[in-house]
Amino acid sequence: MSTRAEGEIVHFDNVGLRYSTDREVLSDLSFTLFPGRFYFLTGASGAGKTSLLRLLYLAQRPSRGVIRMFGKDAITTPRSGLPAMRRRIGVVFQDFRLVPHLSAFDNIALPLRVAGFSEGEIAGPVSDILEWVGLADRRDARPATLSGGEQQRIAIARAVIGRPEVLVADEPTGNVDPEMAVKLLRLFELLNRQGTTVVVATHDVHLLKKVSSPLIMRLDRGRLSDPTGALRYPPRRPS
Ligand SMILES: Nc1ncnc2c1ncn2[C@@H]1O[C@H](COP(=O)(O)OP(=O)(O)OP(=O)(O)O)[C@@H](O)[C@H]1O
Repeated sequence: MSTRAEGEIVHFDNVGLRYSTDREVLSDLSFTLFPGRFYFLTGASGAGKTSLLRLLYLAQRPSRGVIRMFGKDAITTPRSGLPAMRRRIGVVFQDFRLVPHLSAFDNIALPLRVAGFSEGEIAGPVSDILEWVGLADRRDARPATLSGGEQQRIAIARAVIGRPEVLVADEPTGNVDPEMAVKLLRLFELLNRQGTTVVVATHDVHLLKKVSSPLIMRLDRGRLSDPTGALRYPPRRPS
């Protein structure tokens, strides 16, 4: 039986994380993320943003507390059940993590191939998104021959191509110029309007200003605050 509360997609209850035996890098995190919303995660360098995102995309288990994803207890789910949960989450890593021996096209196509789509089904969407991120002419390029900003755009395209239920992005505009940052933000918003819950960690205050009424989660030395009421926000009622 599902334990999912109405409308919730992620729920943290009193979560803490320590990497070694010393201090916790995240403490007492209790919040709910609702489907179809767009959250920003802010905080100074070292505040714990990447660590919180790693918990969200199930790369890291907490040291204490409860995490529920898609209505399932992510901590007691056996290892064999995690890949299926992870496939519902698109991730843009801070260091991109593109596969070095694959072309830009093949990096983006990877999630669709893993999900079993045919080459005929893959070609159109991958070409479209290459166009969107302005890299249609670099489709055959290997990551090492791309600039940092180009690699970042490929990483974003790969994360969104499968229209994940949740998109988690760690500083996704850190290597692009302001114009491209806004364009990528619009891509996230488009995905969000199509139903994806988005969590973007960013230092970039200019990016936040491009959004009307952003929902902000703020980390300060591993503790979360809620300057815009993002974490108390009621679920959107179906219209
Ligand atoms: N694998 C690890 N082992 C030990 N400590 C770690 C590890 N990863 C992060 N930390 C520590 O945890 C704290 C939070 O780091 P984290 O990378 O989550 O912060 P951040 O807010 O994402 O920082 P930045 O904006 O600089 O990327 C820091 O003190 C960091 O040194």
